[in-house]
Amino acid sequence: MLKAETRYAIDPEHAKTLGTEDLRKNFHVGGLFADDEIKLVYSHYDRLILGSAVPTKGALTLEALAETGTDTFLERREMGVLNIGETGTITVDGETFEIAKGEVLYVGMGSGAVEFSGAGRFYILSAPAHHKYPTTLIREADAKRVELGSPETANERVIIQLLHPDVCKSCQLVMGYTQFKPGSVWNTMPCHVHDRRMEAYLYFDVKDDNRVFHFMGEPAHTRHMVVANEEAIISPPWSIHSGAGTGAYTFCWAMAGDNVDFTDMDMVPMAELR
Ligand SMILES: O=C[C@H](O)[C@@H](O)CC(=O)C(=O)O
Ligand SMILES: [Zn+2]
Repeated sequence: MLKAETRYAIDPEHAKTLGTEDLRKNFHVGGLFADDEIKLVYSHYDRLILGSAVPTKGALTLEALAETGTDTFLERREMGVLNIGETGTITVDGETFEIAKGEVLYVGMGSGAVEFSGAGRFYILSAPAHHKYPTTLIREADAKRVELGSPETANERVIIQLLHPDVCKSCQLVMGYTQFKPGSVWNTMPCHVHDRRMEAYLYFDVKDDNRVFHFMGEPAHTRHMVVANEEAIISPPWSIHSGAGTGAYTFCWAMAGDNVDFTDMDMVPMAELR
C-alpha cells in the first residue's frame, strides 16, 4: 500500500555523461498514481518528497515513512497536496477537507496521519519544515495568477500560484500549476535556473497519444526526457526546466530550498543554450 524509493542527488558533471536510461533513472518518475497505493519518491535534492495517493476502494493513510527517521511523516515536515482527479477528501487531525480538482491542501508541520479518500488523484509534495503553519485549503480563486508568453512563441500561459507567500504561508514549499492557452505548448521558455531551489514537475491532463519533451541540464548542456501523462520530473537546482508538448497539457511545479521567492530566478539568454 505504501511504496517508497530514494533518488540521490548527483552533480552536473555526472549528469552530462548520462544516456537516456540513466538520465531517466535519476530525474524521471513514472508509475505514480497507482490505484489504492501511496507511492513516494524521496529525493536528496532539498529532501523533497513527491508522490501520489489514489484511494479507489477505501481510505489510504500516510502515517510514517522509514526514510524520514521520525515517528510520524509530518513530525518535522510540511506537505502540499494537489488534487488532479475528481473531488476527494483529506482528513488531518480529525478535520476533513473536501478538495476539488486544481485545489491544494497545505498540511502544517506536526500534523498527524494524513488520510486520503474519495475520487481524488492526489499529488503529494513534502519538504523539511521548521515552523508550524496552519493546515489550509487553497482554492483556485485564492491563487495569484501570472500571465506570460504569447501565441507567436507558442508559450501563452497562466501560472497559478497556490502555495505562495502571498496566498498561504509555508516554510519552504512553493507550488502551483501552469495552464496553457489553446495552441501554446512551451512551458518555461525562455528558461531559467535557480541554484537556491530545486524544483519538481508533474505533467498531467496529457492525452494518451501526446508526450511532453522536458528539457533539463545546465544551459550549455541540455538534455531531454520524453514524459507521458501523470509522470514527474525531478529538476536539480543547477538545471533548466522547460518543456514542449505534442499537444495540450497542464503541469504542477513545486520548489523547495533556501527561499520562497518565486521571482528569484536567473534567466538564461537564448544565446547560451546548447
Ligand atoms: O520557477 C518557477 C517555475 O519554473 C515555474 O513556475 C515556471 C512555469 O510554470 C512556467 O514558466 O510556465
Ligand atoms: Zn523554476
